[in-house]
Amino acid sequence: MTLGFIGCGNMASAIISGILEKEIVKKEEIFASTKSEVSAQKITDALGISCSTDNLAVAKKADYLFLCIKPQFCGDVAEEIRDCLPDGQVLISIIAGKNLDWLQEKFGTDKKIIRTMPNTPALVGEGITGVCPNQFVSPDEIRQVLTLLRSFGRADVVTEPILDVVGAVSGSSPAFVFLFIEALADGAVAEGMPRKQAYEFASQAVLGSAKMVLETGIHPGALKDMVCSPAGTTIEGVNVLEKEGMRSAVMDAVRACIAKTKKL
Ligand SMILES: NC(=O)C1=CN([C@@H]2O[C@H](COP(=O)(O)OP(=O)(O)OC[C@H]3O[C@@H](n4cnc5c(N)ncnc54)[C@H](OP(=O)(O)O)[C@@H]3O)[C@@H](O)[C@H]2O)C=CC1
Ligand SMILES: O=C(O)[C@@H]1CCC=N1
Repeated sequence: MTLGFIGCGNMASAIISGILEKEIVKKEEIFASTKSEVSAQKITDALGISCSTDNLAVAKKADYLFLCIKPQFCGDVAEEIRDCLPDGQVLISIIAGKNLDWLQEKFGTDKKIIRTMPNTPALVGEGITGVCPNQFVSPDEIRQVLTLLRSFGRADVVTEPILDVVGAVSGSSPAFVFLFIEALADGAVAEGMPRKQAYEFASQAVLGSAKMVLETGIHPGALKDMVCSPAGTTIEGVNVLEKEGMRSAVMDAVRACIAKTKKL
């Protein structure tokens, strides 16, 4: 099974690293392309895969071809490669906002296409990816792609409208979490904790809290209540966050991402 990546930046690199980590596919079976020679060399050096600026060469030899360019460049890439794509190849798009109708119009109305929405924690094998195949992708091919995606985290099939929601709630949300971790650490630093140690304590607290939600099945609100001792310290902090509108700010952030996705 050969994998091709058109575009190999933050997200594609995380995916490839996750796949290589689990040895699902050998380095020799992964081919990537970038816009610039400088980026191509960096990827070759960093990941040990073949990376060039030749989109056509990558597109021709990939059983599964990941489209990992930014939305605004996808039209040009489609023009460049659409006529040389091998029959039977499965296109896997990670591109936010470009729906199956748009992709089929650009790459071929009968092309096998799977829209996906991954996230950068794929880099450490803790990603989660939404998956939405078109009607031409076979059940076996869907299973194959799910196996691939699950080599670097979780993956689930969703409907196309929900894929835009996935783009926000798990695709973009790592940026929100990184902001939160930074702010937690800043609070600790303000009170005398060394910054490196503050990042470690804040990050592990977020990691552990997330694992509690995923592995206990207990509602996050109930887990929050388990921390808030009556007349204790935590509830004072929760009160500040509620007064400052943290929940509505986060909800609005998710919805702003989705609104922007629909305009891409
Ligand atoms: N970052 C994330 O967390 C997520 C991103 N995505 C989606 O992934 C896609 C890529 O995002 P991201 O990885 O962040 O972007 P980056 O800017 O990190 O990477 C973009 C890559 O595309 C390459 N590129 C640009 N133009 C061309 C071209 N014409 N032919 C070949 N390669 C080209 C760039 O090469 P060069 O470096 O030489 O310019 C670079 O390797 C986007 O569509 C985004 O919506 C989806 C989920 C999460
Ligand atoms: O910010 C973006 O457009 C991409 C899509 C989801 C995460 N990053």
